[in-house]
Amino acid sequence: MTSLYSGTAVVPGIGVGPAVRPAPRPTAPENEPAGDPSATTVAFGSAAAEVARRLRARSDAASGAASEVLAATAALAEDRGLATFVTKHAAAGSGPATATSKAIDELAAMFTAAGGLMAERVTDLYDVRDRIVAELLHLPEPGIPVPDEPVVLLAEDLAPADTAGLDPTKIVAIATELGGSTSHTAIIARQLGIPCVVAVTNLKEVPAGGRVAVDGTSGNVTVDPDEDEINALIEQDRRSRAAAEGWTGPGRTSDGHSIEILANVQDGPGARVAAEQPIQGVGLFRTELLFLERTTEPTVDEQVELYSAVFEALDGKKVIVRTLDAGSDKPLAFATQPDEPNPALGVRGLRIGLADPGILDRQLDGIAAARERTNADVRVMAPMVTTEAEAQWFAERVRARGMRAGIMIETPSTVLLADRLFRHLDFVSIGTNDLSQYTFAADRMAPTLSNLTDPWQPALLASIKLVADAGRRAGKPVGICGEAAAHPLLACVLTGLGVTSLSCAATAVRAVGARISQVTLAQCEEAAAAALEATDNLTAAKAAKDVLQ
Ligand SMILES: C=C(OP(=O)(O)O)C(=O)O
Ligand SMILES: [Mg+2]
Repeated sequence: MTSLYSGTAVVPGIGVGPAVRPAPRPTAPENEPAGDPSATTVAFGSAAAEVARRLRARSDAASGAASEVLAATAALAEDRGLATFVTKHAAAGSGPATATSKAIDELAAMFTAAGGLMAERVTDLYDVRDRIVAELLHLPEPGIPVPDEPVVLLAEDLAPADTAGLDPTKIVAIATELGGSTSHTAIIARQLGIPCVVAVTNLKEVPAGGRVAVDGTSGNVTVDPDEDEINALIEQDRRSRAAAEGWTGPGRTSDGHSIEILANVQDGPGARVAAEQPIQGVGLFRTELLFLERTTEPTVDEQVELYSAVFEALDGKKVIVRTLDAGSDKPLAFATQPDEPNPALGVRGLRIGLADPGILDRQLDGIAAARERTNADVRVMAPMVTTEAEAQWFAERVRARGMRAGIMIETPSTVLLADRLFRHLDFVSIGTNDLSQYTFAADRMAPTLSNLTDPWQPALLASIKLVADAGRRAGKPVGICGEAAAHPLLACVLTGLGVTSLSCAATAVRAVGARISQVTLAQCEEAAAAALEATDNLTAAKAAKDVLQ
């Protein structure tokens, strides 16, 4: 019998197939019998070799960062220090699974004490432990299975290591119980172009094996779906995908109103991938993501290299660089204040530059030098600004280096001050992920509050309209670079609210551009007016859909 679950739709598209769930993590048996020490060592050796072989095969089949993560994890399984510790515990009488667990605990303590990059590998060590213990106990490999046929992945939530190397031809849709529209799962699914619904209530009731349809446009997860209804949705999805594939830009409505379609990037390789899409430039270059693993501040020369790689990839198209948004969910060891009780409301973004202007100045020097080297069209914006004086202070520093200056609108205070901020700035870009968090007093990572941080909330749309109106009065651009810009239907509403550019993950660009090209500006404005009048996020999305379909 058909049953329906619903959650927050984050990556549009439909995926149907048998449901699979990640295999649970094993635990070493409590009273594992002591074995012959040399047999224990041999059993460990062959289990570790098998785990490494599988990880290496997946690494060979993957590419880029995913391939590197998997290869590094494979190397840990065959680490000589690990084998030495296992031999020691085997000699002291532990059985193979127990010796493995104890050895990993010891190694993890050493990694933690070393700090920095070593400490960050502790999660991978535990992942290796679980895989070896499962192999020793003849249990299924933990984590996401590698299926032979296309499947729908259901999970409580997905860890970064789980998602490295996910194959979109095998995992045709994802639904999770936790997560919100800006959570890690949503971002990875969007990058991979896998239809995805998060924060699905009661998803744990859905067993593995049954046929499940995940609709990343409506947020519905249907168990044993009606075949006719699903075929109609699949056909609609096929048409949307065909339209997206055929879209070549630039961004404009069917009656010729221009709206720039830009990409969000975080490094040179990502920028090269983005540049293959029909984008008009980069609307958000998240520089802090280059330095998440650094314990010390990168030198200006290092920064010049990294920024130049992005600028060169864009080959003359505009790039909006965001200065370090360190702190809160993106701590940087060399910039973030330690032990803040409430980091989302703490010293993050521009506040770090205000406390230590040297960090900001060195970054601006690096951006300016990379711009000079590559002759790119570079503009610079600051994250987490709250006052007019801060905006002015930042703009002066950017302009002193010959570049155009803007800020992100991520706090309610900047919405209220939008007209005055344009006195000092050349542009603004609305970060809907944080603007939702701060407008609704709701943690953007909290799955239980994802209805409040849903960008369809009318109060968020009203804030966007206030800023877009201020931009129109000042004759200056207002972009959106939060996850809201990646949703094709919402993108039409944002166009109707009067923003001038939309910047999203490169994989979402075509679907957004194609959807906007199918509607007139008047339809976008009507949909925006209907959504603004709605009483909550769900009715806003429905009202817009009724106008636009
Ligand atoms: C784009 C944004 O910035 P980030 O997601 O990096 O905080 C945002 O807040 O919307
Ligand atoms: Mg933000």
